[in-house]
Amino acid sequence: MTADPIRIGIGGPVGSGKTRLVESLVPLMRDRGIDIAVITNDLVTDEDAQRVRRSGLIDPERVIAVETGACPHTAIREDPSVNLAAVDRLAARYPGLDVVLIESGGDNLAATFSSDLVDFWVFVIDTAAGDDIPRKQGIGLLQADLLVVNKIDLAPMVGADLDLMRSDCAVARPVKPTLFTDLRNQVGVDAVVDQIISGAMIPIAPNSSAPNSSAPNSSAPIPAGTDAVTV
Ligand SMILES: Nc1nc2c(ncn2[C@@H]2O[C@H](COP(=O)(O)OP(=O)(O)OP(=O)(O)O)[C@@H](O)[C@H]2O)c(=O)[nH]1
Repeated sequence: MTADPIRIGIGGPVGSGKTRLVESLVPLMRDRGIDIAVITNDLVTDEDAQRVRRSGLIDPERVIAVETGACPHTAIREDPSVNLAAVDRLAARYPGLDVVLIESGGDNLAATFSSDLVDFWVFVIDTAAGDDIPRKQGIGLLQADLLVVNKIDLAPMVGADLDLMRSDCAVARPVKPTLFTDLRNQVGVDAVVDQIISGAMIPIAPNSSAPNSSAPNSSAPIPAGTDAVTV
């Protein structure tokens, strides 16, 4: 549909739910007629890419792994060239590609994406890491186009005060949106899709209910670590 795919970054601290968000977005965006591919960044493995490939949610060949080495944010901020090359490979391989989701390796609250790499980016934190995170106002939380506060199902178990998190997010991000999710049970994901589509201005085909070619081919073998590139 688009000439160049729109690039959506997904960053945030280790274990906050970035890969789970990718796994949630892929089928929902595809159901809206969006032709989609995924790039994952991991330190020294292609673990997240293999997980997304194995999920059965997307043609495994549409998932490229970038191994970033020591520092995850180098590959998404200082020198995103390897990720940009991966986007180019996907765009050449799939001429109708609309969107590439680029998942960062798990990092800290200061992680941000270069505007050379992404058109729109999402920062994912989770309630289990502490309800004071929004009050601490890390740069990723402040600057992301969309903040997702995940694992709201765990809030009662860890004593996290969701109302406090909501009000602290509103102070930290008076204009930019914040959404609360339980990705384990797919709570709040539709709102995230809506926000990404409108915020990143992703064009939607009028008749977009039918799955498109980014759907998995169940007969396709899962490539064993192919397409892994290293920064
Ligand atoms: N209870 C609960 N668990 C969740 C939720 N979202 C993700 N998880 C779990 O949290 C763990 C980490 O999720 P991931 O999606 O792997 O997190 P990540 O941010 O990609 O992690 P790294 O890639 O290691 O930085 C997994 O065991 C998920 O199943 C949620 O909303 N609720």
